[in-house]
Amino acid sequence: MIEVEELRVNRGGRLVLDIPELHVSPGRVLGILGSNGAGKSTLLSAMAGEMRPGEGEVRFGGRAIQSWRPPELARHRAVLPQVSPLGLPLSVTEVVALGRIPWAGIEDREQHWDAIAEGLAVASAAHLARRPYGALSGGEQQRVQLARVLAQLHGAVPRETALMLDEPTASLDLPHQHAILAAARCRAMEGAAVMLVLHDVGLAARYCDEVLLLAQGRVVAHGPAPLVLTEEAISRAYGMAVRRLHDPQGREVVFVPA
Ligand SMILES: Nc1ncnc2c1ncn2[C@@H]1O[C@H](COP(=O)(O)OP(=O)(O)OP(=O)(O)O)[C@@H](O)[C@H]1O
Repeated sequence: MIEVEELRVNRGGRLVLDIPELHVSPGRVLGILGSNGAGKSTLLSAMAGEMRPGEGEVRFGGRAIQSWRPPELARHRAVLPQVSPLGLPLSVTEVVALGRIPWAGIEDREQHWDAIAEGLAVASAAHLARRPYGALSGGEQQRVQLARVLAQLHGAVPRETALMLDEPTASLDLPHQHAILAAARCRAMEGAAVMLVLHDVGLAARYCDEVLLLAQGRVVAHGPAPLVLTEEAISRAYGMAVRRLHDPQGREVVFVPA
């Protein structure tokens, strides 16, 4: 679905990302983890085709991502940015409807409203539909942005889509963190390639099939989540000695300072 080769990104005259190779397959959830400034958002942006890297290539669905026409790309991959500033006095429904702009002229009225209703329901935001977006709390706004992103992919063939979420749980309470990540996993079960930038290592252990661990723009470890989320790799990536605690089944994992 998405392939990255020899990707290098320079920002402010500095190499901030150097990824020799990365593949994200349909139906898989990739967690991208690492310390502040490690290059996680830059990688997501490059994989989304939002920026042209200095060197290397990103292929989406077998084609160079830069060769996709923007509306066509937007019907296949949706991105939740880390911050979603909105300077317009829109209602929640209007914000979610922004996700349907790439479908203008293709969808009928029923599909349009189905997509919005489904996005709002999955993001637990249906009860907010008539509220002004600007009057919502940070976590409520985050869920509405998620609804917009989910609505954007409604109607696409799941195996041809990618869902890219940059810190989707950042302002969410505990139940909503799990609800949103479970929804992302559901999309993967339907066939989508899912990428999650996360800071919570425990959530990554629970919801991601694979983890890419970055430090200073370089790969510290990449592979199946249980193999990557080790004390040694986490300590190296974050520059802090940690100890791994887990439940008897080894499913729930938490890292604490050693
Ligand atoms: N426009 C820019 N000009 C110069 N440097 C930049 C620019 N944008 C990002 N950078 C630098 O690129 C590096 C990677 O940034 P990026 O936002 O990808 O990090 P991140 O891993 O997502 O961090 P965080 O966890 O804090 O969100 C950082 O060192 C950042 O300062």
